[in-house]
Amino acid sequence: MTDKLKDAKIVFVVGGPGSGKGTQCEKIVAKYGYTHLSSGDLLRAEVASGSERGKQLQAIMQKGELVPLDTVLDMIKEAMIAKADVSKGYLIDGYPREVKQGEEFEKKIGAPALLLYVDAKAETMVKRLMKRGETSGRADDNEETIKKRLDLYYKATEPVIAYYEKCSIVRKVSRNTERNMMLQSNMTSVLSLTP
Ligand SMILES: Nc1nc2c(ncn2[C@@H]2O[C@H](COP(=O)(O)OP(=O)(O)OP(=O)(O)O)[C@@H](O)[C@H]2O)c(=O)[nH]1
Ligand SMILES: O=c1ccn([C@@H]2O[C@H](COP(=O)(O)OP(=O)(O)O)[C@@H](O)[C@H]2O)c(=O)[nH]1
Ligand SMILES: [Mg+2]
Repeated sequence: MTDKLKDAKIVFVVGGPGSGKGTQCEKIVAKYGYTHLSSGDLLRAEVASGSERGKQLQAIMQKGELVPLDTVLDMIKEAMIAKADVSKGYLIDGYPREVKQGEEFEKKIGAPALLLYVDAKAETMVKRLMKRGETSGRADDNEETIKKRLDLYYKATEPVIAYYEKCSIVRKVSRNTERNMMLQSNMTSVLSLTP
């Protein structure tokens, strides 16, 4: 446990590729001033830096596989500490990807107060990612890698939701329709809930 992060309010944001995790996080930041940390964005920043480690990460991400657990956890922890003095709480977007990642996070940083589950149908996710791929420049927004990311999501990440349901901290936001009402009401109850 890190002292600086001892009382940090942590919200895990979990959902399939393209479910809208990043989009929902932006809304929460605008409304509640939480610090948004996307594990995928942190990894992409490392790739963009051109470092040796970045090159290794790029190869893994291009295939839609998971990078080593310690790498991403260290990056998240570092980014959290950098914001510790100004942060009201953290949205950890795209993490944990598997139950083991959640366990390690709890050991090294702390327990989440909530898990926000961004739910969307596979068909919706694929459609959105293919569209995003037209302009995103992301090496993994292509048909083949999207399929792998989806498979891995259902196999490794969905069990994370069941795992945290046991301690009743899961709140679901459905992104299968264009209605925003669900988001608003869910979000208010989610973020006003004390740990
Ligand atoms: N129509 C529609 N599109 C959305 C919605 N939410 C997100 N999108 C779009 O779907 C795409 C994926 O959204 P992101 O917020 O990037 O999804 P993500 O879950 O962060 O995806 P990854 O970064 O791949 O993990 C983007 O192009 C968004 O603009 C929504 O509620 N409705
Ligand atoms: O904790 C993480 C987060 C991301 N990734 C890698 O980064 C990619 C993109 O992740 P992001 O969350 O940006 O997108 P998603 O796959 O959810 O669409 C994934 O496919 C993985 O290769 C990873 O290995 N561990
Ligand atoms: Mg994202």
